[in-house]
Amino acid sequence: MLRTVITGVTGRMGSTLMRLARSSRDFTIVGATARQGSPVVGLDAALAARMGEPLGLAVVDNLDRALEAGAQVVIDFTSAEASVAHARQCAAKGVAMVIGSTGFNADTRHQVVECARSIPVVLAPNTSVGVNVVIQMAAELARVLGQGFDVEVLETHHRMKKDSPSGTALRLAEVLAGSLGRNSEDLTFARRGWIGPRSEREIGVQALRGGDVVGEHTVFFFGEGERIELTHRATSRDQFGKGALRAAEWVARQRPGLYDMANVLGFQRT
Ligand SMILES: NC(=O)C1=CN([C@@H]2O[C@H](COP(=O)(O)OP(=O)(O)OC[C@H]3O[C@@H](n4cnc5c(N)ncnc54)[C@H](OP(=O)(O)O)[C@@H]3O)[C@@H](O)[C@H]2O)C=CC1
Ligand SMILES: O=C(O)C1=N[C@H](C(=O)O)C[C@H](O)C1
Repeated sequence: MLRTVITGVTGRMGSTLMRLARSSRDFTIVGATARQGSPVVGLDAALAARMGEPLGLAVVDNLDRALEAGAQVVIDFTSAEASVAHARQCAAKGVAMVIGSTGFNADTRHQVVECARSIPVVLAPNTSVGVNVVIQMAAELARVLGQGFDVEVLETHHRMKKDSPSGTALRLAEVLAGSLGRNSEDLTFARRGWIGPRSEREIGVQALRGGDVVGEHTVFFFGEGERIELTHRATSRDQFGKGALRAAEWVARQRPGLYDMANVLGFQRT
């Protein structure tokens, strides 16, 4: 059984992970955290995560304390800033990590890369197996279709999502740019006003927000007289959670380094 700490257990993903890990024979939850000052600190972790039967484990507000019970892996879906702080704590204690948080910038990502010198870290904006298959397919489609198609990425998420565009949309755009020989300067995040004709190199990335949408991503390849749409729709957070548990089992056996879901799933880079 993998000795696991889950951070941010009151969150949409934290509570999903608590439920899935608890019901798996392969995991034992040895620590659960919430933000400093959260009213659930000190409460039973099952209660904090809105589950039934108590776990007999109190929520703590400091990851160092949660790691005291000999954790092998931390699964962290909180925020980029919190994940960086958690990664430093894990690096100091030699504990592997799965980070599902999004909203990283160059600096916060670099700090995770530094921590991954001493511990294995899976950093994945989307842990669903289905989305990662779509990312692979999008890269391959772009490579095969070549330059004659206008490529756009559209994502839709619930009204509570804080970062935009989604980490998955950014990953899709990066992968598409890689396949098409383009770079970050070719990504277009908004259009407004007298913008003139679309340039051939652009990769558009647009975001919608509303209601309780779990997460939807479409890559459009607009051609002359035809178009291809590649869509993934998540209707439950369980697929993110199951993918994260799979990543946790995998990362606990790895050497220090920075990995993503393509590594976990054994995909060849296209
Ligand atoms: N990789 C993937 O497949 C997926 C990634 N995500 C990403 O995961 C992250 C979380 O998403 P979601 O669960 O919807 O968001 P929520 O806001 O529901 O959950 C985040 C949780 O983290 C807690 N938190 C924040 N800072 C800390 C801290 N320093 N220590 C402990 N807990 C902390 C929050 O507490 P409080 O409420 O008190 O602030 C909250 O409980 C986002 O970045 C999201 O984009 C989401 C779904 C799938
Ligand atoms: O915040 C969310 O909810 C999600 N975030 C991830 C992202 O930013 O890509 C993944 C998923 O689509 C849900």
